[in-house]
Amino acid sequence: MMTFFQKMHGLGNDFVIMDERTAALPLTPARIAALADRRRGIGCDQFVTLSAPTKPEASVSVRFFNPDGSEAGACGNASRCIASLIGQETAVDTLTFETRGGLLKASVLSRTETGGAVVTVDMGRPATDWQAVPLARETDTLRLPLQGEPAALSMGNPHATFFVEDLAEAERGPALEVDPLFPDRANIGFARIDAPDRMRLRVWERGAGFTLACGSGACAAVVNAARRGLGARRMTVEVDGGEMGIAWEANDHVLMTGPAQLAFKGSVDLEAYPK
Ligand SMILES: N[C@H](CCC[C@H](N)C(=O)O)C(=O)O
Repeated sequence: MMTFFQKMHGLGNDFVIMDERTAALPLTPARIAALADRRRGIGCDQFVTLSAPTKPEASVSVRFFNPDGSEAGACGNASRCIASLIGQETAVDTLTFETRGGLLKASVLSRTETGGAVVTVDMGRPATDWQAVPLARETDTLRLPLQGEPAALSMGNPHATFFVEDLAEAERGPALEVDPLFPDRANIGFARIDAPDRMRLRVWERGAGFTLACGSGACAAVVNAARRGLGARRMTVEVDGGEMGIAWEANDHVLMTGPAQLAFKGSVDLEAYPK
């Protein structure tokens, strides 16, 4: 039996989206990893499922899975894509959806005729306490005891941000992702501050590796820069795939604005993939 999917991306951070709102799909971590494989499957940075909301204010519940099958509590670029997709379905431009990291509110600011949109997502509040990140032991999350003294926080998923002059330092990402200080592993951001309102960012993502963009990573980097007095609370973040606008509001919520794009739709026989 064929299963419909939509392939979307936010600044080149790409997603396969499947809909379980009417019926659960036979998905397992192994099958998700096989579907996310760029040679043997459809290929994506994150695999996203939609299901019926459990909270009355939400229009949909969303889960995010990395190509290694692990689950993420947040995915900023995918959240913009989901807002665009559900907004198109329901002809509304503001909506709330449930994620493991909490309820997110989104607004579709504009749409193109070719499946594109510009979306703002309220990514909620950052959690800067060491247990929330989480870290393995009590630690000042403003300066972790690692070479380069990164700052760390959770946006619903764990992030460590290194402030660097040379982005070549991102080669440290793979080893840092699995550092024992991060019991759930971590997304590792490398940020170069180019102006008080502008940074260049590369992210080695937990369970996914380098991506062209990381929305929650951009949120984490702007909040961490402001916490360290290195940047303003409102910054343009330039990533490999383009630019996002991030604002850490006075109410502690982080707003992320950027594009969402439909790449293609398709269908796949899930039984052809290992369970
Ligand atoms: N690409 C996503 C981040 C995925 C995070 C995932 N790698 C994790 O395990 O937390 C974003 O735009 O926020």
